[in-house]
Amino acid sequence: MAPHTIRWGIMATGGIANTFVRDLLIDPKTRDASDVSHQVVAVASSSSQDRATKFIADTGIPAGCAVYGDYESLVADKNVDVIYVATPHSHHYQNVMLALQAKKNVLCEKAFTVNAAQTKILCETAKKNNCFLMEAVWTRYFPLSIQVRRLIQSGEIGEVLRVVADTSFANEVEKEFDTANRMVNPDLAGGALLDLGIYSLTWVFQTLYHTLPRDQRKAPTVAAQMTPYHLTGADESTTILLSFPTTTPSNDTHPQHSQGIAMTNIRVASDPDEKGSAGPAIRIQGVKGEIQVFGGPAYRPTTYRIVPKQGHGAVRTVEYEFPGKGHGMYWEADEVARCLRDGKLESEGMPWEESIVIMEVMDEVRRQGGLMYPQKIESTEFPLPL
Ligand SMILES: NC(=O)C1=CN([C@@H]2O[C@H](COP(=O)(O)OP(=O)(O)OC[C@H]3O[C@@H](n4cnc5c(N)ncnc54)[C@H](OP(=O)(O)O)[C@@H]3O)[C@@H](O)[C@H]2O)C=CC1
Ligand SMILES: O=C1OC[C@@H](O)[C@H](O)[C@H]1O
Repeated sequence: MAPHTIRWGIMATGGIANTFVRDLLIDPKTRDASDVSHQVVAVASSSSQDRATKFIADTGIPAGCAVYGDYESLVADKNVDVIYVATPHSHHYQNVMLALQAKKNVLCEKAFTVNAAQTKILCETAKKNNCFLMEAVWTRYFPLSIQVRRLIQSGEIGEVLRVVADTSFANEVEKEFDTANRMVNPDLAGGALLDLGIYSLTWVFQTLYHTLPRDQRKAPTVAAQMTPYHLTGADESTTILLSFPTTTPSNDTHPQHSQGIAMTNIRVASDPDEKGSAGPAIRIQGVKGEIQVFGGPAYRPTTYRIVPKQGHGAVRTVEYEFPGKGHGMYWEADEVARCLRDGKLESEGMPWEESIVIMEVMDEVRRQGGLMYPQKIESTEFPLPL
């Protein structure tokens, strides 16, 4: 049977848009996907049409791709099935609304929005307009992540009571990021939490929350500390303690909560020598042993290791590759194609409800840490020029 082909429109021409498009152009057969395929049919840059033209040439998009110098023209293009939004966090709400109002399906980069109120409105708008919408948390669609979730669900390490996840880099912050850089610029919703902490939260949520049946998933309580970057006030370091109610019956002696510790920092690294010498960035700890995740930062893991409790078997290590020399973003793209083929508005792997709960956690972390972004990017007003 012919694969279901979807036609992508790319909104923005920055770093991750480039990486994503290169992955889209890799033959899906290299990753044993024969049911879906991808075409890039339009690219838009808000800076200039020339920039979009250059992006098309740089990424090797085949001839025939439409080129736009503004996002409005992209969302009006009738050839586009789905728009990939790759702008800074600050702009996601306005950009996704623009696309949804034009009745376009959307895959939007993480963090979904600046706050939970914005995410809720986007999901309501998608539903009302019968559009597919998904937060591009690509790590969830890695075969490694899917397998780790299956292992937890099958009881491989017993009841999971604690997950520790870190996504941190030892940047020379003052030297590497000027104050306008999106990593530290509050006007672009910069800071460690929204940019990198989301991956630590992803690991905590996909192991302690997503592995439960939907009707048993309960939002955690949150305690957090943030350290502001002295030049901009965006967070350079955030540590979050999450406590999830467990499903253990109340007459049982088992603990009633599982705990997640989600960390992020842009001055110290999870993996300083980039060889894994410091140990796993993610530890998923169950009563019968633990699963450790290594290799690449938490967002692009390559290896998991099962360490059973003493006397319960040998340590097992499983390594993964990136077929077709890709970055690993094609797996989420394939999920989008399958959802569109099947008429779904949201993906099971990253449901709207879970994106909202995670945004609510980040709102609470920022409330406790005292981090507010400028009013215009926290706003739910649309349209609002930024
Ligand atoms: N999944 C992943 O692995 C990664 C995800 N990301 C996420 O992707 C998004 C973009 O990050 P990244 O590509 O690194 O960022 P870049 O700064 O490289 O690119 C952002 C692009 O957004 C567009 N843009 C529109 N308005 C603005 C504005 N006011 N200021 C700056 N850029 C603007 C520009 O494109 P144009 O001029 O063409 O309109 C710009 O090139 C973020 O949400 C980030 O969290 C980032 C890195 C990795
Ligand atoms: O999502 C991301 O992954 C890679 C990081 O370098 C980047 O800052 C972040 O946005």
